[in-house]
Amino acid sequence: MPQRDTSLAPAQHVLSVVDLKTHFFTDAGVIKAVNGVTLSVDEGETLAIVGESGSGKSVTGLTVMRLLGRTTAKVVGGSIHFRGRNEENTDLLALSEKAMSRIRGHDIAMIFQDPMSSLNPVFTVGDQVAESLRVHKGLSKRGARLQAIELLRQVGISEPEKRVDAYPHELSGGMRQRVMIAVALACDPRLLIADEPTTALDVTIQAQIIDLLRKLQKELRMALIFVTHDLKLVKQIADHVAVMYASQVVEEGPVDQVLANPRHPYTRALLDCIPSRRDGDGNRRTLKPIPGTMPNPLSPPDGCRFHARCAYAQPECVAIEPELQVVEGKHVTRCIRWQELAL
Ligand SMILES: Nc1ncnc2c1ncn2[C@@H]1O[C@H](COP(=O)(O)OP(=O)(O)OP(=O)(O)O)[C@@H](O)[C@H]1O
Ligand code: NI
Repeated sequence: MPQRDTSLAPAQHVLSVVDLKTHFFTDAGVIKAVNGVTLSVDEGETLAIVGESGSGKSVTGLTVMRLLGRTTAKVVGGSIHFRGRNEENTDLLALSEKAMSRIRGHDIAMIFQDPMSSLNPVFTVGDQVAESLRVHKGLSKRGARLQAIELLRQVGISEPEKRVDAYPHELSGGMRQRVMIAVALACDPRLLIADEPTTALDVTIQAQIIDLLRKLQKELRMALIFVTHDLKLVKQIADHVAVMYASQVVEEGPVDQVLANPRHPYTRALLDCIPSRRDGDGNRRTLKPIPGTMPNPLSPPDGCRFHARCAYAQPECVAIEPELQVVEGKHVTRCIRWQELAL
């Protein structure tokens, strides 16, 4: 039988989100938390989603996982497609809850900022990793325990033979986050969504966890979505970056291109918030917080969402809602002045 030639086939995305709209119908009004977001991530690739608090990063991840549950949240538009190991392309929004729960934690896993909220305090960490292995791989109790020890070793936990019997509260924050990563990896996911996994940790531990995620991602060829508000981490971990502002992606592209040549004033402003950034002359740029605040999610402004905080805004920025425009290749921006601005 002829082999299918995949070498010439265009890279198919592991996850493809198109024009996603997730809105919350609250008593106070409609919060359009995610409003027209398009993203994709390929095998072995890391996409960072970066933006200030409230920009819609977590709601994007939770919508993909379908973890918003029966709250006030509703997906009112767009599509989410996931390509599993059998190469089948699945429309996640069309799946039954039962089918989705098979995908969740099996093909797609998610880790959060606070591992204590995801780990169960009354079970040992070994039990929790082993449980994931038993459910997803059908291992025996003994086999799962042995593999749990190996996984704990793989995520950098020393003396895993002892730690396997520890309870979450007996471990440090960094160790707990490693356990969460082990639980996520126990089912060998094709896509891992990490939502600010290092925010609660001190800088040294944060760097270790970033290194670990990067190493595991390369070894396992996972697709990784890394949610953060910190552009420094984006440089360290990601291939692609999507900058979100007020429920939309305002700039996206390969990390090198976007960070070296930002074409949206908001990305420039985020870069100026990084303390150690140096300009071309090797001088330290002064740290500039972004003036103003995010628009009220209940009543976002007309035109460009960023215009009220933008030093370059003109009357047309208030009047016209900008579309994403191609800068070069895969680099896109939602600024109508991107060609003329020296950012
Ligand atoms: N359950 C909810 N009900 C109503 N509004 C919500 C709910 N969850 C989130 N929102 C709103 O949706 C918007 C996007 O929130 P989201 O949590 O995605 O932001 P974020 O970018 O992840 O921010 P952070 O960096 O603080 O985690 C915010 O305006 C938030 O208030
Ligand atoms: Ni968040």
